[in-house]
Amino acid sequence: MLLGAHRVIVTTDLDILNEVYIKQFHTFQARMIHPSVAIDQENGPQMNVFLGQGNRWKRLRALFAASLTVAKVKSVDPIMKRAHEELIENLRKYENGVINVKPLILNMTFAVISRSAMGINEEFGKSDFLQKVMNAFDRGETNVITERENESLEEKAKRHQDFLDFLREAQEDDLDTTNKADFDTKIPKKLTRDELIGSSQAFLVAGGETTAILITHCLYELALHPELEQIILEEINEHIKTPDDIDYNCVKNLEYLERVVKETTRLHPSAYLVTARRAIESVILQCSDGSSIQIDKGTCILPNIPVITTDKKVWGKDASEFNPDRFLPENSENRHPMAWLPFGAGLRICPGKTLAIYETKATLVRLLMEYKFEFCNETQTKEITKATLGFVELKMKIIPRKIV
Ligand code: HEM
Repeated sequence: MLLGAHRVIVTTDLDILNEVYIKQFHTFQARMIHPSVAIDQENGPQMNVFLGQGNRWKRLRALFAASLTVAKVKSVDPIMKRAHEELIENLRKYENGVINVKPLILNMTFAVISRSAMGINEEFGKSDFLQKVMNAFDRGETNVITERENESLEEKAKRHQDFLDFLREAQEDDLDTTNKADFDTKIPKKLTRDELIGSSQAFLVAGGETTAILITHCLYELALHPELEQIILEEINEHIKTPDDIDYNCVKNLEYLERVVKETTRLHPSAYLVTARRAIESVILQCSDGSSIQIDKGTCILPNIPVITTDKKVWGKDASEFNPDRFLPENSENRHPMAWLPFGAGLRICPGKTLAIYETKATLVRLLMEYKFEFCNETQTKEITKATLGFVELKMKIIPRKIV
């Protein structure tokens, strides 16, 4: 099929996908970029890890990933706690009533990502929040990066260190260039100022709405399956006594909740259009049935994720049912590695996966400790089709509970 200017092959063949994401990564390292983003993906000055390709991408990816290690994800805890408090404060006004949970959760994930990746201290839920955040990175002299550049060491030591600091530090650190052939020596090994802006914006654009959609879909599935919610409540009760205890280390222990989150991504894949990859040279791919297929340079391969994630041959006869235990290690070990791709796969897999799953789990813990979310007459299940798929709105009744 043709998608804009691109020739696209949409496939459910898991072996072809294994070739694209893993075995022939070099040929398929480039993304299918919307024609409106007409930029030079290797040499353009304004570039980010999502759009880049070739050596430029490798460098940006290494620096971006260095600011998202587990230790750095843990550092987001105080920012997330504050955003959770603000979310709960907003929900209190609607106790025992009906509320569209989607925009409130979006405000929360934007607050976390903009405060932690852009050093912005906007008030929770401002209607022009996103625009203001993007404007803060214009090339004027008063933007947040200039403020950081002019800050004294003493001032820096007094405030919380965030992802923007880590991205700036990644500029100062030497990259591991053990495999020198991987790096083009003509490209500077530190983030340029433009790239720093691009990387911070990538945090916001890639990490705000995606995580909000996942949290909303989890609330939806838990309202449909109160018996599973009960298992989660017991698990929370075992590991967490008060909201103050919610941090990376204790949330990591909530294994059932993690399976619920993974099962939610299976039945509600959201960002799958961005997984499409473009062949930078012609290549022959092996198919599952033993045949092969010629792919011409420029052709894109798009996995049909909604079909793959409900395929009975892959997931069993009950593929359409919500069953978190599919993700128990013993039930996952023989599954094809390309069967579950909510975060993509291979060297270009989503670098925010750990943060997204942690934030989703931590937010669910905070919300479920406080409230029961139920369907009501106003509940709608209409989804939108954009780059990401999520509810237009999700109206739910919120009932306070006296802890588990
Ligand atoms: C539930 C939340 C999220 C979902 C479902 C999601 C999904 C995805 C997917 C499907 C890709 C494409 C992967 C591929 O091509 O193989 C991707 C890439 C990316 N994601 Fe996420 N993502 C989420 C959250 C985040 C967060 C929180 C961040 C950052 C803080 C982030 C940053 C990125 C970046 C920078 C890329 C491009 C990576 C590259 O090209 O090397 N994402 N994401």
